[in-house]
Amino acid sequence: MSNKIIKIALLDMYKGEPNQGMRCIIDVVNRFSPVVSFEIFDVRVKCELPDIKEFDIYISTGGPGNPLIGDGNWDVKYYAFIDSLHKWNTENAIKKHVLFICHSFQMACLHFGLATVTRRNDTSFGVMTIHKTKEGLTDPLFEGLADPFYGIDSRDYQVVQPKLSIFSKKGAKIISLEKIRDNVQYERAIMAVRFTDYFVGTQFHPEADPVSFISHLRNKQAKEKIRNMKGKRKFRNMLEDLLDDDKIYRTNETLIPNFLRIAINDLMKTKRMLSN
Ligand SMILES: NC(=O)CC[C@H](N)C(=O)O
Repeated sequence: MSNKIIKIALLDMYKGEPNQGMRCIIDVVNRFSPVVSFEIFDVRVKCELPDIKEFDIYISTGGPGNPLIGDGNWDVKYYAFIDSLHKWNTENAIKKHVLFICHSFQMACLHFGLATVTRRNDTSFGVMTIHKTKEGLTDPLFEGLADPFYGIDSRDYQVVQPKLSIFSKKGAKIISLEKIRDNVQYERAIMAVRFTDYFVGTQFHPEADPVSFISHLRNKQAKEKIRNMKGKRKFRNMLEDLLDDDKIYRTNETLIPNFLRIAINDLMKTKRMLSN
């Protein structure tokens, strides 16, 4: 076991399926390697979860399938674990910081009773514009990102119909929304939530980098599916978006690094205070 000061647990929710998420998250986390170490927990296949006392920061990944359904084993343990992290933060000075991505974000919204999760009419996949809400404009998670900013989306489900009274009761905030869609019959889905000062989540993939996206499209079937869905012109525009410095590169360089920097600063400050 490494004795670096800050320990990160990566909660792998990919169910053993091939994905780009893990490599990208590890790549971002490694940028902080002088001060952090990490360990991976396979939640959905091996039902692994960390010892809460051992880790300071938790990144819970995206994953396949319906977020409303688990197997009655890993999902029950996962939710109980989220509850214990939440409880820990109400009782202890040194806080646990959690980032929920995509599948985990949907599960967290459900678990905290903040909104409904429904299946979309079609898959959302590609470079999307993400709009900050008023609360999002000042949220430190998005510092350094424009409004709108860009994110990689890859999902069949959506978080909608926020229960605003529960948001205000819990002090949670919607910090970003989907773009306004051409077809007004669709409501805008929630793209990020600040659950508490220490728990935050995004529907999109802030870890994604252009290489991961292109690797995904090397699979002929995946490429054809997306091209047919979007049409040739939109598909080409999306590939061009990938090359812009201020789109996916910017989000990759900004959002998770913000989350980690905020968490690390907070942890170092409290740990120092308590050791004095
Ligand atoms: N990339 C993801 O984590 C996808 C989340 C979820 N399985 C969905 O399809 O909406």
